[in-house]
Amino acid sequence: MSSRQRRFEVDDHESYGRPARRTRPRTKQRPNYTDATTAVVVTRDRGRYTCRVEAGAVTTGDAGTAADAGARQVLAMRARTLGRTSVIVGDRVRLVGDVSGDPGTLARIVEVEERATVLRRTADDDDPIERPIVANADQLVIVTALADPPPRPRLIDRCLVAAYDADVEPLLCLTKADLASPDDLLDIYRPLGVHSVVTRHDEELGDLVRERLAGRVSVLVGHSGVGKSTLVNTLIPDAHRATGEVSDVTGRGRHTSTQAVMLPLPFGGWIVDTPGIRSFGLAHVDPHRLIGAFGDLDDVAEECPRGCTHQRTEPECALDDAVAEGRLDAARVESYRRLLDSRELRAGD
Ligand SMILES: Nc1nc2c(ncn2[C@@H]2O[C@H](COP(=O)(O)OP(=O)(O)OP(=O)(O)O)[C@@H](O)[C@H]2O)c(=O)[nH]1
Ligand SMILES: [Zn+2]
Repeated sequence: MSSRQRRFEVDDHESYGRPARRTRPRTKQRPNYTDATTAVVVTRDRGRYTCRVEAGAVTTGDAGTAADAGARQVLAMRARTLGRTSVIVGDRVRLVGDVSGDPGTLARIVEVEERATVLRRTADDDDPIERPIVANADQLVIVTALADPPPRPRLIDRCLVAAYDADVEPLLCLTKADLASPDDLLDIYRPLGVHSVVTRHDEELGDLVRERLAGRVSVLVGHSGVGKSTLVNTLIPDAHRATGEVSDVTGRGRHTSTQAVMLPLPFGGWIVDTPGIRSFGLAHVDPHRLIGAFGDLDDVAEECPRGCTHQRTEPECALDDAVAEGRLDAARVESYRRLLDSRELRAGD
């Protein structure tokens, strides 16, 4: 399948095969899609989707509207009527069939709600196709160790660009603060106004971490060994994410799974752990869209000549005038330009 076709497959929200209004009497052989239970896709594995039905999720049908009693996980497959619509972690879906979640049962996903946001996976040398990985995320948590492994600002920049491009708010999570000071890194990201939290495993998690995560869908991204699993286990004590398993000969680690998993937080909201995702392909990022994430720069850029990319090499970029006139902070413009440049680096840099 060409990448063009695949883009169509993942982006097409028009062809959901939304169920038509019922025009004939319903029979057992012809289930009606309005008789469905709402759920969230929390993980997928070879064509099987684990969906979480919340306590109080509404099931509508001929018998009226009923609220479910307790949260449960329901295994489901895609209904054939979904056609080419993709289903990814974070999708809000409607289920029919056996939605009891009992062992051995399999429900069907008949509808996928339009996605508010889509984060896409790295397009790298091994996998040139960008695939959507998480739907409806509000926040991208860029987990970076302050030491062991050392921080890689260029990688952070790439993640920031991916977040701004997807309209997902970034949060810098600096771990292992017992090993090194966060000050230098915080200085680098302060001009961009990126929110940050600092953690260390030998101290209680600060309230700020929970505050930033509560009630939102946060996707964790970070290289192996930065302390993601440690963080998830602290936030969700019964998550039991494998920690500290140093890579085997394949370099991938014994417990490394490539599937994103969405976990409910005990204080509300969700964490999406993405073990296989380390960075993002940025080839698709449009510089004119990126500046939209920085309102003050965007306002000034209206004075730029048509087609200005706002890079350092642009001779008449209004951002330079604004800095010279003291209307914009030079460090902020410089940081924004560094982000622009990071689009041209390889995904693994
Ligand atoms: N010194 C120090 N070590 C930490 C901290 N947090 C985690 N570690 C250690 O760092 C190692 C890696 O932590 P993990 O939580 O497994 O890291 P991960 O990002 O989940 O790594 P993968 O599972 O490979 O993706 C483990 O040995 C942890 O004990 C911290 O705050 N300080
Ligand atoms: Zn410009």
